[in-house]
Amino acid sequence: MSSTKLDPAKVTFIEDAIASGVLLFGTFELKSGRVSPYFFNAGLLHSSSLLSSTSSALAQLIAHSRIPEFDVLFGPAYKGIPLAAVTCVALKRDYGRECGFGYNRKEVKDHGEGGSLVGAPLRGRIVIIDDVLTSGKAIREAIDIIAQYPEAQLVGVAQLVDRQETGKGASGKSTVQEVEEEFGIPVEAVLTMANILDYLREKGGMEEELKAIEEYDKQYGIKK
Ligand SMILES: O=P(O)(O)OC[C@H]1O[C@H](OP(=O)(O)OP(=O)(O)O)[C@H](O)[C@@H]1O
Repeated sequence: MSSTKLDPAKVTFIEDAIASGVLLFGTFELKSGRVSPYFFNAGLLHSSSLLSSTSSALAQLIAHSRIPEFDVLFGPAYKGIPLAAVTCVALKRDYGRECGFGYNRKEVKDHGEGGSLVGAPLRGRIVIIDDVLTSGKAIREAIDIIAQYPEAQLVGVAQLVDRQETGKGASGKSTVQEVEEEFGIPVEAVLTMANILDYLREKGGMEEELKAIEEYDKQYGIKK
């Protein structure tokens, strides 16, 4: 077995995700029309232990990646909201780091406190947190919201999974690479397709799944 540089925390995260059906191997048709041999369903991160390991992994990512110091974690509705909340807690718990937590509503509220933003005001350095960037539509909407606040500056994006696939454009770049270049910010992920491949190679015993993902990567993967 060849040794990989895969972080033990990532191995734990992958194994928890497989055990809970969050990371699946098989045949899945994506929004892009591509037929993928694997699928990550963040909607299934709904137990105490999964939320706990997810928040630890995201906090570790933020603390040890290219994402700079920041003031507010912004979670776009809907799936970004719990991810931002639990990560805000984990940053304090694991790293003693204080930050604000905020999110948007998909529909503007016209009574009570009103408006479409909840939580920390969008002021200072902002990091967006979400499950995945696919076409980039959701992240661009979140970036547009932040741009409406003159005192807010987007400094990074954290996501759970980077599929490292080419986008629809002819550039051969992924959505992540396009967003990084266009906005001049780092977009980091807890897991990449390369990590999943490394894991399957190291673990062994899942040769069919490994072969299918290698083929998919050859066809749609970005240059790594
Ligand atoms: O890059 P994209 O093509 O926009 O796809 C990725 C987005 O799609 C999903 O959210 P969705 O907008 O479906 O809302 P949800 O969080 O309410 O599921 C997902 O949570 C990402 O935010």
